Amino acid sequence: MSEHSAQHRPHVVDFTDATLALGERTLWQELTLSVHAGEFIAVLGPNGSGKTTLLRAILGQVPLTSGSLTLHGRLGYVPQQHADDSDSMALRGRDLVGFGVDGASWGIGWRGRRRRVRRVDAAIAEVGATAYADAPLGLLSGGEQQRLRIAQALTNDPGILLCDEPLSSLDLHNQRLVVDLLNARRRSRDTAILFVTHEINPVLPYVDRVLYLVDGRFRIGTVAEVMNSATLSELYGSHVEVAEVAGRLVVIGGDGDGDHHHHCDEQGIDL
Ligand SMILES: Nc1ncnc2c1ncn2[C@@H]1O[C@H](COP(=O)(O)OP(=O)(O)OP(=O)(O)O)[C@@H](O)[C@H]1O
Repeated sequence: MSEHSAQHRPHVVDFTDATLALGERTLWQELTLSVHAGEFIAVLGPNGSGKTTLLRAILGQVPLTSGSLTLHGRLGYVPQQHADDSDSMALRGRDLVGFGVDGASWGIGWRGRRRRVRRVDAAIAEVGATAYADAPLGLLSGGEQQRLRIAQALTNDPGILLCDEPLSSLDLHNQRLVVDLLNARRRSRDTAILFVTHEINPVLPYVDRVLYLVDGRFRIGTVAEVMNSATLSELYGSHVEVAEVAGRLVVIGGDGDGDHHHHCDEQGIDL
């Protein structure tokens, strides 16, 4: 983080004593968090801990149970990738990106359409997808599709990008491309990034802070503050071991969340 010196930057999102309960379950309680412009926050936690719901709360799709959430600026959203997204042969990459542009704000008629096309072209160029933007989505690789999804989120010129597991189903090469792309955007435009992920290692060099959710509890802090055995053991309420292996974090343990940690283990040693 350091060079970003986030504390002095404007806020893009403020949670104050925010609690979200769905039915009987409290996903998080009394969350106070200000996301600063240009900040990269990784949102971690086992399955069902409320990571996606946190993004949905920011998007205004789920109301808080109590507390407040204030947005300052526009949102960009890169949703979780679904296997059947790639079915489409009728939809071109360019069409997908165009969905991100709110037609009404560009006016109608030729001039409005031209501005809209320029906006879409600029977003496609920003993610390096110009060469394949006119191909049917169904013919594109997962990595290419993911870059177009990011382009869609950028058409709105967001102050914060909400990314829901944008690396899942990408190989290591494409993971790097996508992470570099997001990082370049925050460097060039001070766009904050809230990055939901099961696997911190691909983004580890860029993460300013971690928000770790477990079973209604959470910790917020730098990687060093949160990703250590003492803090995660306390958060999980069971023994968790965090080890650094060749610059990567390996998390072992965690209450009944074998998948998550198995995944971390795998990724921890395959590089
Ligand atoms: N509208 C809803 N009504 C009731 N329960 C819901 C609703 N939306 C989500 N949930 C539940 O809230 C919990 C948190 O879901 P969420 O998708 O936010 O978790 P997550 O941390 O993103 O999980 P994963 O890592 O599996 O994607 C889950 O148990 C889910 O079933």
